[in-house]
Amino acid sequence: MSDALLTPEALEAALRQIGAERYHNLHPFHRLLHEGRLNRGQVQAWALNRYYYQSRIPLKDAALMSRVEDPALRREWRRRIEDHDGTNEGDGGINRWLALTDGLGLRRADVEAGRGILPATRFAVDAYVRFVRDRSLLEAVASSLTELFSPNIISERVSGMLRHYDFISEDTLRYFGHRLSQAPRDSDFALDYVKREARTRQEQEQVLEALRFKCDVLWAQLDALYLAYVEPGMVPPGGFRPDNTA
Ligand SMILES: O=C(O)c1cc(C(=O)O)c2c(n1)C(=O)C(=O)c1cc(C(=O)O)[nH]c1-2
Repeated sequence: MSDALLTPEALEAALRQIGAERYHNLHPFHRLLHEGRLNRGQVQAWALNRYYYQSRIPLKDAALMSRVEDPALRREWRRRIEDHDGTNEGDGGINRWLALTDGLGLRRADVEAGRGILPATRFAVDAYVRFVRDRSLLEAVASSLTELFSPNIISERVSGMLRHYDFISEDTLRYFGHRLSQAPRDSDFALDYVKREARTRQEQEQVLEALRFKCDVLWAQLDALYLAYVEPGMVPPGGFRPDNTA
């Protein structure tokens, strides 16, 4: 690594390159999910495990905010918590994710308790929360930058799942419609932030490393789903076992 500072444009290009090579749209489990090649039980396993990720996002955003001294940055970041928790009982992203798990026939109490989630889901997601809590604010903000790439995968997922699965409806997928406007707003802000605040080459490298780490967090969750529910079908002790594979 040279120690020459990258221009903000070169830093952005390097971030986008990481997404092009490592984002979870490339994972074989997502290919199967979006192309209609999973059965209902496998889709249930995905939605159940992914609920744990959703449920921890406000915790990691609160951990980030607890270290922010600038009211303007807190004002910006707290919207993320409102997006997930809603401002009233019954709205917000977590609730919309539960509409998906309800629609798939999972019991709400099991989903909310994380009953049957895979060990690797818990380890990967908890590692993300810890990373945001323990690393610098710059790295914490940078680790959210996977969202730069999420609108494409969400569009692909919604159209693919509606086309291929008769147990999926527009209503059960309404979580994703909201993300299509929230994610670009959030990631544009985070991208401007890291381009402005990474003032040395070392800090720029930390930003790039944070994004690689986050891609690994997402990828590891899908590896675990693939091993347990696709090939070789090795559900760990205590793991969710679909009773309907039709
Ligand atoms: O559906 C997806 O593929 C996807 C990806 C990501 C992401 O790239 O981290 C997020 C989400 N969804 C999402 O719904 C979400 O709320 C979210 C928050 C964050 C974050 O790191 O703060 N990423 C993501």
